[in-house]
Amino acid sequence: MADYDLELVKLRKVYPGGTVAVENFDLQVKKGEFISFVGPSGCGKTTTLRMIAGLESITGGNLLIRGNDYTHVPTEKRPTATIFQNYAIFPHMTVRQNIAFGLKVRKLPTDEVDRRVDAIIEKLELGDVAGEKEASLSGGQKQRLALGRGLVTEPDILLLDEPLGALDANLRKSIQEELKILQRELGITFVFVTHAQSEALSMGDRVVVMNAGRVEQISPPFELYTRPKSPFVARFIGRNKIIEGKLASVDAGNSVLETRFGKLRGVTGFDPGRASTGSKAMAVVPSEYVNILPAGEGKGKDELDTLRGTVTSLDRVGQVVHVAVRMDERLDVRLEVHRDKIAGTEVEPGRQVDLSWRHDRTTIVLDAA
Ligand SMILES: Nc1ncnc2c1ncn2[C@@H]1O[C@H](COP(=O)(O)OP(=O)(O)OP(=O)(O)O)[C@@H](O)[C@H]1O
Repeated sequence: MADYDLELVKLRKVYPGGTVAVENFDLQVKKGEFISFVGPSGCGKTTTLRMIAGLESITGGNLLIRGNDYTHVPTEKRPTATIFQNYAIFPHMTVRQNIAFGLKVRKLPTDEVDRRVDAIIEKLELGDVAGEKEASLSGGQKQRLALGRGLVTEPDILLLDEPLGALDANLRKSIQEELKILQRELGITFVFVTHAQSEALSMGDRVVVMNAGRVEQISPPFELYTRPKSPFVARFIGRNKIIEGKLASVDAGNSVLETRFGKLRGVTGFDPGRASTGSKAMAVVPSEYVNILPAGEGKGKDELDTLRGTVTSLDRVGQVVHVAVRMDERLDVRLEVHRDKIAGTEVEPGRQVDLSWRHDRTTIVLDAA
């Protein structure tokens, strides 16, 4: 029994024109894992998914499914199914015929086709529309039909390329939940491509962040959100406050950064062997961990790092208050705080305030530049 459902080993893709779309992509996926790929447009997410599906040739490296090498195996011989953003539903066929299609192509016996199609229709609650065609289906039903077409072939791995991109925001949310529940029930490995970070984080057991053809970080969502390992991830994921500086001390657990606001401490987010005192780095603090207090009230606790600034604007929206604080001409910090937290205090426009956070919430990230 192979340890992993899917292994990518130094996967590489160069398109005929010379574009290097994917470089040095390593990933190991356990059976039943939900993996999200996220990154800006053109970073290579779709190309990677298409290489796994066998829809795009692999220029270098290896692709293993359950321990077997599939690097150069054609798509129809791979134990994968792909769901595309446009669903690729046949408009002239009914829901039932659409689901059965992939099995008929594989020339399965009729009773086997019927049995599998019935089971999928029941599982995805498509019984009421089994005789309908695409034109009369809702967005959610089309999505489920597309899933049904993939699942009926009983793939080891389901590949989903922005499958919720065409849905409006409310439907998207509810289908995200349905999809996640279904995936857990089925125990099938999902690889899910999206450019929406909230979707990647809410659905994935682990998230792969890609940038310019390379993997930036592979982590579970909370770790990705709170412990970015690169400047790109710090800026792309979450709502981080970033302060640049130079390393004043480095060790495996914690580092100290010398910044224009003084020394800031944090958890070392890089291999300490790769850096030394004086290297460029940044302190990254998720906004959610930053507290705002009237000037002077934030000081004096050893576990806290504190910076002084001036409130430039304050907007109350229901229970939430949006506060903008100018630290200096290069850094404006925007925070959301609960109204009760600052009620009756001197946190008002024009006033000085202290922003403080526990230094173990900070990650010190090496600046590659
Ligand atoms: N068929 C192709 N021929 C040549 N270059 C291509 C081809 N398909 C994609 N590319 C290029 O490869 C790079 C990666 O593209 P890819 O579509 O994989 O990115 P993506 O992250 O999925 O982007 P998006 O979110 O916009 O779909 C881009 O520079 C793109 O222009």
